[in-house]
Amino acid sequence: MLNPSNHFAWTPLHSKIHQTLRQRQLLLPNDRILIAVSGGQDSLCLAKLLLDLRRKWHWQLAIAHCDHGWRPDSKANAEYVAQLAHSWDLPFHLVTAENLADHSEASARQWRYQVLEAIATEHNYGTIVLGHTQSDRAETLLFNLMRGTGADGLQALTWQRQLTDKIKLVRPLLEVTRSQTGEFCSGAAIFIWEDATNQDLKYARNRIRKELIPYLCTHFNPQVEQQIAQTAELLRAEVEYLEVIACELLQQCLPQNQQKVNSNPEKNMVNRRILFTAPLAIQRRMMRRWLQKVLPANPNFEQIEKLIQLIGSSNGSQTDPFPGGAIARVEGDWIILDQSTTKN
Ligand SMILES: Nc1ncnc2c1ncn2[C@@H]1O[C@H](COP(=O)(O)OP(=O)(O)OP(=O)(O)O)[C@@H](O)[C@H]1O
Repeated sequence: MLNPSNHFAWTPLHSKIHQTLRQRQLLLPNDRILIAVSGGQDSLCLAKLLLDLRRKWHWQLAIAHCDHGWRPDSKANAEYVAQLAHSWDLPFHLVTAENLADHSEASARQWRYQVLEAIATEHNYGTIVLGHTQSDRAETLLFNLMRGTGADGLQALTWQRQLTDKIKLVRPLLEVTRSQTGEFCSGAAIFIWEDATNQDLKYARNRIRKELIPYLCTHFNPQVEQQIAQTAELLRAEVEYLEVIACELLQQCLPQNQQKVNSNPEKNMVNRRILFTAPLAIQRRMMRRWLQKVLPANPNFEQIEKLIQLIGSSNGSQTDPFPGGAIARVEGDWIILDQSTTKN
């Protein structure tokens, strides 16, 4: 079942990943890297590729597995990953969920990220790598598109992002398809732990993977996964650019960066005069950033739109309360969120 050998045949996928890592500067030589391994083909492929490339990059690698405890075979799954880590002579970290109340994919993911962050913090790994592929990226874009989203949701899975000041999340396989990871594992004689829930059509994501994408491939474009992933990649660069502009605009609008502030400068306030001429896309992003700083939860579309309305409203106009009770109002050039009812 296991492949005890550390000897390997260099494949085109090794070259591709080596190049991707270098060109995109996803990982650096000597990095301490925690590989999140579910036991499925994508993360196993990723782990083996990094293991094989380690000699060139001098990384310190470790494997983490999160056992949600949902499936009857979850303990055996965790033991398999542990055995594999052992056979590859890599440190292994296992966390088993006590009792995950909510069996949704979203809460499982949230729990996993918390667990991975905790392991990385405790053991000083600066990077966590995940096995998301081009296929996941296409599925995520479609999933988010159907739920309703902006360009941010459609960029679907970024190559890297900071999880904390000291830990970054990296996805090196975003240009690799699921069939490539499957072929790689079979070529390297790595047993894949099949997750039965991946077959369950009650999950929207599985329906996208098993029904929608094959349909689109047959009836529209056999390369549909690649094309959709490319769209995500284009949007990623655009989102990155717009976010930089929005961030700069927010800085300009804050009272500490204004020459004349008559009102109390400690208030949560932005100067709406500066916003008048900004494009709507930038206004929205700027307002979202501002709300993220002052509201207890991530703002939604309607909440952002309420603030956008105030940019051109008459003096004294106000919104109804935001979560946490804050109310935004217009006072001359300023839009003010009452500080007493928002988070610090
Ligand atoms: N239980 C888990 N423990 C550790 N890491 C996980 C676990 N589940 C998922 N991951 C990480 O998150 C990535 C994406 O997970 P997702 O559930 O979308 O795909 P997956 O079908 O589990 O992928 P894989 O083919 O690697 O199993 C995985 O490739 C892996 O790096």
